[in-house]
Amino acid sequence: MTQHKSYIVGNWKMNGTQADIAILKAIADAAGSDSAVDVGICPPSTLIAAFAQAAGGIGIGAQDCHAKASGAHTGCLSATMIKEAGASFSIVGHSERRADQGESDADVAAKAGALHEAGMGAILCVGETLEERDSGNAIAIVTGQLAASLPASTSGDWLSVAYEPVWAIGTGRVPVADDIAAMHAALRATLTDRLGAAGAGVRILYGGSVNPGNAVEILAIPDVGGALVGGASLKAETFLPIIQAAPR
Ligand SMILES: O=C[C@H](O)COP(=O)(O)O
Repeated sequence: MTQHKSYIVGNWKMNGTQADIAILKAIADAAGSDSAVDVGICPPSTLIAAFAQAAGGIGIGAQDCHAKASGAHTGCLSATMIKEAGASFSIVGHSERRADQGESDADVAAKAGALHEAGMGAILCVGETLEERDSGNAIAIVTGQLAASLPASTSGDWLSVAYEPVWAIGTGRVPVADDIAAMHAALRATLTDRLGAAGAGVRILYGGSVNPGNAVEILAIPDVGGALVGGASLKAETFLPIIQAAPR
């Protein structure tokens, strides 16, 4: 496995207004020059441009993009549009979009491909529901989801994967370390199977109820290359300790 810097990314989901640029600035002041960790924040699209202006060393990303470059898709934004606004990457396939907007694995693959085409990074999310975990088939289900959500492109440097068990998101529940390690190992095998040597360089993040109290333990699990953080990324006082917990 190729070693990379840890990657800690905040997903603000549908939270944040112009007044919250002060939070980004506090995070950037404290962690923007931390050369040992890559830090990103994905604000709502309305804040991408303002956040990109104030980001310091923090990478600014979007939470989604459309697969097409332009056209009659009311309310949607293309990869080149979010790039022009200041995003250097985007989340795709978050379970909230898979559930709320009915996005399929094929939709996610097309969106990831559009980001790659636009010269941007992607954080591709996968994860099982509680029912799927309880069925005992979580690894087969999630690796299948990843295989079907990967675009045809074979280079890996633009891609990260986030393993987010749906039942761990916003619940305070986290899988035991052995289960996270087993899932990340299986996802790594899927990546190298599909991408060859490039698959070894893809960072696999964990997401789901990461907080200052559990970040050290989670980030020390084998092949956890970082974290995708929701609620705890909304305030500097909870996001900064997670950044500081990253192995270096
Ligand atoms: O994208 C982030 C995840 O959905 C995790 O959210 P959470 O940290 O609030 O559980």
